[in-house]
Amino acid sequence: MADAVAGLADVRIDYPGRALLGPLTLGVGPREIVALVGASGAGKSTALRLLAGLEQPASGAVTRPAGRTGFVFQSPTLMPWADARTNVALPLELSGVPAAEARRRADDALAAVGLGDRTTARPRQLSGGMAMRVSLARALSIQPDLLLLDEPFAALDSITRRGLIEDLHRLWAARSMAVVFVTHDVEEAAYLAGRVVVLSAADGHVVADLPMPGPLPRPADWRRDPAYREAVETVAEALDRSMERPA
Ligand SMILES: Nc1ncnc2c1ncn2[C@@H]1O[C@H](COP(=O)(O)OP(=O)(O)OP(=O)(O)O)[C@@H](O)[C@H]1O
Repeated sequence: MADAVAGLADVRIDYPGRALLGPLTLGVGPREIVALVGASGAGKSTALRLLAGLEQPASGAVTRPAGRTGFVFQSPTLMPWADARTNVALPLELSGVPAAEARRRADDALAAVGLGDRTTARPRQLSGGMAMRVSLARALSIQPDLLLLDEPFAALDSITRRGLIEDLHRLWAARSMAVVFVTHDVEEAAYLAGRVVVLSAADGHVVADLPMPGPLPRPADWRRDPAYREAVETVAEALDRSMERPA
């Protein structure tokens, strides 16, 4: 894990009333996009919280990025009373960025996610996809080295999801950041990521660590490419194996 931006080494988590999770070892290299998949309860969100420093392991070592970490949750978690610009700018201001600079960075981040003309819209005036774009802009506005996304598109329709994945690839390509993305969706994982890590349902250890073929961002028609279809099958098989309970 020498050149990893962030990582977990032999990490175990001891939640009350639950068998110990782990050991989990996961390194995230510079500019890597890693998808974490696994059954519900496998420990995917826990792995993100450990990488974000929001939780401490019972044992093992956590390497945090040298710079900032952005976090995008399943729900956009916007302040309903504030417009899109304020939703992005306020956390920056609270972290010490002067107000005018925070507004400028918020407008830049909103423009980068295609919402340059919606800066004064309130969350209730935005579609689900737009609200998620505001949430993405908020995470990107801090210029993270590591962007963590916990099933961010799960509540959206498939066309909106596909659009957001293309956006995420475009935003990633323009920046120097690593991405860790939690999803239940095998096709989404294989399309989005350069590497898919499958966690076991039983204790959250790594069942498979699979490099995904093809360039990132994906070329047009990649979803029909036999190499992609094969990668989806490989992830699906690993996910099936991840459900097996130890004898
Ligand atoms: N704060 C906590 N206290 C006790 N148990 C917890 C806590 N957080 C998570 N757990 C348990 O740890 C396990 C892993 O949870 P986690 O949320 O990381 O899984 P997940 O793979 O993200 O699941 P999902 O796909 O359903 O979001 C689950 O069994 C969960 O109930």
